[in-house]
Amino acid sequence: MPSNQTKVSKKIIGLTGGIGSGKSAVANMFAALGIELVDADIVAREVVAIGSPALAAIKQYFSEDFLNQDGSLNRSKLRERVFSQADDKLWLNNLLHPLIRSEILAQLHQASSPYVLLVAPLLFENKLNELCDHSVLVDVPVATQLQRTSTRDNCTVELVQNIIAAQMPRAQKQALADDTIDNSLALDHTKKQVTALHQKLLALT
Ligand SMILES: CC(C)(COP(=O)(O)OP(=O)(O)OC[C@H]1O[C@@H](n2cnc3c(N)ncnc32)[C@H](O)[C@@H]1O)[C@@H](O)C(=O)NCCC(=O)NCCS
Ligand SMILES: Nc1ncnc2c1ncn2[C@@H]1O[C@H](COP(=O)(O)OP(=O)(O)OP(=O)(O)O)[C@@H](O)[C@H]1O
Repeated sequence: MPSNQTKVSKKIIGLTGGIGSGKSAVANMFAALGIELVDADIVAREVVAIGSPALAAIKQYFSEDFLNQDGSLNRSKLRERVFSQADDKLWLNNLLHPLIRSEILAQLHQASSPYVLLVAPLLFENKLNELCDHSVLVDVPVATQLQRTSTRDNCTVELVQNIIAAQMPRAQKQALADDTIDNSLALDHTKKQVTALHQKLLALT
């Protein structure tokens, strides 16, 4: 079996949470503790890099209007489109998700810290949790997701609502996760939870 299809032997901890829940903020705290990260959002950018077959397929399906002048993907234009047109989102997901999964596996194989964190907004939706030994949810109320994301991305609350509607509901993720980090308060409150969870995860390895 090719190495990118085999289960990874080191402990994989899945870190998930809806858009704007604070996955990147929490992941950076684990990185500061020496834990290596594989980030599905970064992988999703790598698989559509200039010159990639996936970018050529997107250009053919959506038209060259969805590329920037330098030939890179116009992400905000594609985001507006796929989160208002369900069939186009399905097409994009079908193209990208197998590529993202395969690249995630390749990167997980290369990690060497005591455990590795797989940061993925769609961990449960795309069954990436099956690659993991343990899952952690970064949890905030939906109102906080809406407020933080629309401020960060300077986009409308309606667009963020559409993206949230395309993700698994909060209660379902709470039920599936092995551990939860509450990121609704100040970051120092979050940091204390990360420090305690890191000790627990080290004990699992
Ligand atoms: C539509 C795209 C081009 C918009 O790019 P943009 O730079 O604006 O957003 P970015 O990639 O940083 O994603 C931001 C957040 O949107 C949410 N999101 C992204 N894609 C999806 C999706 N297909 N379904 C539900 N939520 C999604 C996630 O919470 C993610 O963290 C991009 O999100 C994309 O290529 N999505 C398809 C790939 C995918 O599913 N990525 C998620 C990682 S598995
Ligand atoms: N505890 C907090 N208090 C205040 N602001 C926060 C907190 N945690 C994160 N933020 C801010 O909220 C926004 C969303 O956080 P972050 O980018 O880490 O979320 P994310 O889950 O990685 O988002 P995405 O799913 O879009 O990739 C950012 O602007 C971040 O600086």
